[in-house]
Amino acid sequence: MTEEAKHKQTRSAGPLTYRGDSIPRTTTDQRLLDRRGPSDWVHTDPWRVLRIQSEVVEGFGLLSEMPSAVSVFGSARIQPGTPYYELGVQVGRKIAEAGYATVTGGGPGMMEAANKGAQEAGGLSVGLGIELPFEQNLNPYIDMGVTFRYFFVRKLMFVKYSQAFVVLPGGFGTLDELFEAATLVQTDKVTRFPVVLVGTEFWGGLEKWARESLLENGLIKPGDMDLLRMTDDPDEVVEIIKKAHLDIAHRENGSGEGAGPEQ
Ligand SMILES: C/C(=C\CNc1ncnc2c1ncn2[C@@H]1O[C@H](COP(=O)(O)O)[C@@H](O)[C@H]1O)CO
Repeated sequence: MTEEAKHKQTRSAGPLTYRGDSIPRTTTDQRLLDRRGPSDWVHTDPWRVLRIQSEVVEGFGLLSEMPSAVSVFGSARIQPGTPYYELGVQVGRKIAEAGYATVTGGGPGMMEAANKGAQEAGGLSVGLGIELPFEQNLNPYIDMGVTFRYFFVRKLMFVKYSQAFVVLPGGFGTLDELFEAATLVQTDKVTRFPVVLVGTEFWGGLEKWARESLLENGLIKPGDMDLLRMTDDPDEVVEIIKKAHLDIAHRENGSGEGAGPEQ
């Protein structure tokens, strides 16, 4: 082939057009079907992006038809039979009786307690599990469970598919979830979202520290403290959520219409 003819040759590959010497020797289909090379590419970032995307798509698909829901966070380590575990059961029960689905991280401890209360009260009990380096199954009180690979995708699901956060006593994981929720509300990223801390003795120290250190140093503004409500009473947890949803509905459409769970 003459140099001139070679330069006139063209190949389209999806949105790309190749000409002359740039034309690859093989087509995309040939590279897909013909060759079996090393598999390191499944551990590369472009591949991970696809996996993340599929996890988001799957999560949206599975959860988008869930009824109004409340996410409940709390320690993975608190044992059945303890007062905090019983408090978690009561909270799950009241959320279910109020007509909301109860969504937890699907693990043991306070997550299990809330799922147990919700299931025993006949509510929808949901677990958004997370793949961890050690073996772990979803707790046995879950009616609908999804296990995620990525913490941040799972967090998105909690926020997108629940209408309130309830935070029971817990450690780092729980604090992370609490402060993520507080930041989203503080920055108006979510606008219809009560956050309720359960356990005044447990959370009282944090509230005092926030007032004395954060507020007094001007690191948060006075109204920010009102974003977090605190109680010991499972009935009040639900009252706070229902009232917040009613207030939001009034703000948005001038009536209480659309507030609370679909019955
Ligand atoms: C440590 C143990 C199990 C861990 N299993 C978990 N399963 C599901 N979700 C979890 C788990 N651990 C943490 N989370 C999430 O963070 C919150 C609890 O964290 P904390 O540090 O225990 O407070 C919880 O709300 C979950 O969303 C032992 O069996």
